[in-house]
Amino acid sequence: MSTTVYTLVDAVALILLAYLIRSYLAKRHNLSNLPLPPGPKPLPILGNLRNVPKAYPWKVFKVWKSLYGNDESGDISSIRLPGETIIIINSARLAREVLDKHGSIYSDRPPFPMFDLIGQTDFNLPFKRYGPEWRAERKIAEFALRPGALPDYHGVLERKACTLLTSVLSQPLDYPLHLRDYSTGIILSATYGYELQGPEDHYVTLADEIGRQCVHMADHGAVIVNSLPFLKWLPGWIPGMGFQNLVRDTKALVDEMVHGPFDFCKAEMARGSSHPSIVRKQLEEHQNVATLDQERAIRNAAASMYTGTLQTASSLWTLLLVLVLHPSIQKHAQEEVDNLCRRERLPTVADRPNLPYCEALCKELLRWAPITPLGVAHVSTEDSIINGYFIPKHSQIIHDEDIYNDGDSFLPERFLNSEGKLRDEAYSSTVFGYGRRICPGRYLAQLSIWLATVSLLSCFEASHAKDDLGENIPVSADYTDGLIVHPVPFKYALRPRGDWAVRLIHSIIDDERASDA
Ligand code: HEM
Repeated sequence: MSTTVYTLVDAVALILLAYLIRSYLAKRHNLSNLPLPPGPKPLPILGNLRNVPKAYPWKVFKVWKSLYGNDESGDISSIRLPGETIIIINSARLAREVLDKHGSIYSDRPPFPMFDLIGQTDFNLPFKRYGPEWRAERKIAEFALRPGALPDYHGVLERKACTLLTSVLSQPLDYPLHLRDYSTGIILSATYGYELQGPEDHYVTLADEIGRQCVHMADHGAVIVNSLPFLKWLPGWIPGMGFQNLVRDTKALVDEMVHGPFDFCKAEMARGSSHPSIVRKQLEEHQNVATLDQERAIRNAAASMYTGTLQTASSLWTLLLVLVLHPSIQKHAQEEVDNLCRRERLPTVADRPNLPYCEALCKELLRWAPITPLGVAHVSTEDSIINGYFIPKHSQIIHDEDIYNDGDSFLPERFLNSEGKLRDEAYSSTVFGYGRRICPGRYLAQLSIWLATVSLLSCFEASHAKDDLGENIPVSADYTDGLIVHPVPFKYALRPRGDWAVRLIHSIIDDERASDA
């Protein structure tokens, strides 16, 4: 009797399995009968290897949009490389439709073998594969950086904005370095309760050094590991594998980045002298029950925030470029700040709703010169269809868009209505990415950029540097290439707007000294 039942159950299970396999294959067959999105003609085996842009890929993708575009399908193109398909979505509307609404299948990341080598993919959220570890760490970052948590950081932001002004006053030509200190200083203080130990702080230069080492590694051939991942197992003494030594050094720096400030925070907590911070709050919440996994998740989420500082500094570098190139925009923004603060005080976070032109200027900064022009690729975890095209599982989906009329012009007004108020629209641009992977630091980033912008505008005047004949030195408005870009260094002048501005900045220094005493 029981044998009959088993046989029956086995038979039903087999039929069910056969049915599932058949419908999977049929689905796959039906889907893969659809064409891939249009794109340059691939060669056998090599695919579109020769079409992959070597520099500034987003410029090439714009050309493809016009080449392969007809109506709806102009929003999407593709290239095929050995073993992978890359889908380029050229419209913000379609990117939102796909990546925001179907996050369950478009939220993985591609492998980053070179980053594996130096331990970046172990901890750094933007490069982590979609899965439980990413989810746990993302939850911590999202919670710490949600809009409701921002007031916790207002004090830090306003202090760092004052430091930025005093630094620019004393060394205006080191503006890019001051931006780096401003953005990293905010994150280190908010995340770990760590205060920079003067200029050239160890943890600020550490982040810089890692960036430099990565470029160095790429120059020494480590990027080849992205195409031939097995090379990472070969020892450094084999000819051509010399980059392994650089890898070892960079990995040590990355380890320090992940553990150094975290251990600092824990040590301060143990001494009872820690400042309020994201890490302290998280550790306190898990006190007594923090497992090693939880502690690791907190450490990784915190280190991911630490690495998110470059972008903020880059936007503020664009600010200087824009102010030099567009004196009328600078004047308009300064008038708005002066009307509110009467040249008697510095703007504070509380002033944000009352400075709409400055807010629009900051939105335009992010739109006009996106810091991560192609974002970070999302990877599909299932076969799917977009706009009637087949998107194979494991495709890399990148996004490049231009949703604005006259997109090359710098026009803060595009974000304002006819009454000069901010237009009521969701965050206009897509600079912060999409769906489940959208940048969790976006609210803090926008507030940091806004506060630095209004503080600088209230006290300084930016203009062209002059040559020996008193003529303006031209500014090119070129950008570097890469995952995160910034303006190519240019000559500028940055002066206090008058004696009153110098007095205002000195009065902050005096206030700070008095509160320290
Ligand atoms: C102007 C400044 C910034 C820009 C333009 C920016 C942009 C981006 C973009 C495009 C992504 C990828 C989104 C996607 O895959 O769809 C991202 C991810 C991320 N950003 Fe930002 N970011 C900025 C500042 C920050 C700051 C200040 C922090 C931390 C405090 C931060 C933390 C992160 C993290 C942790 C991720 C990874 C998210 C994930 O993969 O789940 N970012 N950011």
